[in-house]
Amino acid sequence: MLNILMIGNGQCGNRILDAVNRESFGSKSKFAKFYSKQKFKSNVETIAVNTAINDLKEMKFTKAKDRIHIPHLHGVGANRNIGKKVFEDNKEQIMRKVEERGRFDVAFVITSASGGTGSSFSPLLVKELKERYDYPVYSIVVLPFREEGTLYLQNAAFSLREMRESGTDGIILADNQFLKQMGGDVQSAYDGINSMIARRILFLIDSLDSEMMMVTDLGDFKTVMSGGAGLATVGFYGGDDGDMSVKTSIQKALSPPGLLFSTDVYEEASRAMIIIKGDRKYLNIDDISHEVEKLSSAIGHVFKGIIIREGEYPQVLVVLTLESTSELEKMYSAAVEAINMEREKKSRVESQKDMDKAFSQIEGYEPSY
Ligand SMILES: Nc1nc2c(ncn2[C@@H]2O[C@H](COP(=O)(O)OP(=O)(O)OP(=O)(O)O)[C@@H](O)[C@H]2O)c(=O)[nH]1
Repeated sequence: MLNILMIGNGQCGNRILDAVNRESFGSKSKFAKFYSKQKFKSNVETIAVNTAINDLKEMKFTKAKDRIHIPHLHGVGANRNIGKKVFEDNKEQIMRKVEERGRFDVAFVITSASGGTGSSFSPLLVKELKERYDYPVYSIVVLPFREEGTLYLQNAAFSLREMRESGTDGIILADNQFLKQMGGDVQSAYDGINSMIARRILFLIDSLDSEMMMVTDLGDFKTVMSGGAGLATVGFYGGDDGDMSVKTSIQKALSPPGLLFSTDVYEEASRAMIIIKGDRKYLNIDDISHEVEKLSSAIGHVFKGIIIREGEYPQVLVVLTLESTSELEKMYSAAVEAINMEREKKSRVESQKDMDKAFSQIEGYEPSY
């Protein structure tokens, strides 16, 4: 049995963690957390951290003891310099909570790249975890909608770089911009994206701790995640409304609607792990081998795991590390433009000392009516 730690930082991290708990308690009822047992075979401990109390209160499926409030007004307002300072001032409190939970085999830290709290806490937290413990720590980082503005874009660029330098064992990217194809209003888009991410995490955890027909385990996952440029994404397809064909399911898990981040897997991936679950009668070995070979001949090594689940349609999860990513290059160019725009604005504001001159003209005067 694996001991797994999952920490969600900031509003986005909290909400995804809550979606993980909702899926894992297997009930849409908010009371499920009080009386049901998690669906996990593994021992999964969840911790939500936030500076904004309202974001923590909003969580419906995460126990109160799993929520840590670090008081700082109502969040840090997308200011990462403040966020980093608040983390340093409260680091020991957070690390004590982690220590109390015992020993782990693996940890996941979930955050958005672009807000203030999560994006500044997470790289520092990963660094602390890596210094104090010897288990692998993976980060799940959500990129912003590109139209959310200059501050979020520059935050995303810097926090992702800091995350790579934090000592994390790999970064799994999910991109709001790419996933917005789900449509609907913002709240339902968030809910949809969060559920997509949560389901993939749960499937991964479940399979790392399963007895498979063909085995992939935590060791294989580590090897996959250590490949490429330290960045990865995850694809998934299948389930009740999926397809009976395992071939189609693998292809769909590898195609844009199945992925959390925009990439051409045959061009940009570096290593992969494919986990296939379902009833024996759907899992045609020739079809599986054909699809896996197609991928491995394009990218190199592909680990393969098969889990037999009676009566279930095929479900396919793919973890892919990326060698390069044209989408991130585009995001970084946009971030540079955003930084320049903010700089120009700042220097314009400074040159608006003229405004002071204008005000000084009425010095000593009172309105006269
Ligand atoms: N996928 C997804 N993205 C979200 C969600 N909530 C916020 N975001 C994204 O997260 C980014 C903002 O980060 P937050 O997590 O809200 O910020 P925070 O870490 O709480 O930091 P502050 O509020 O600035 O203290 C934006 O790019 C949002 O689009 C969510 O529930 N799901």
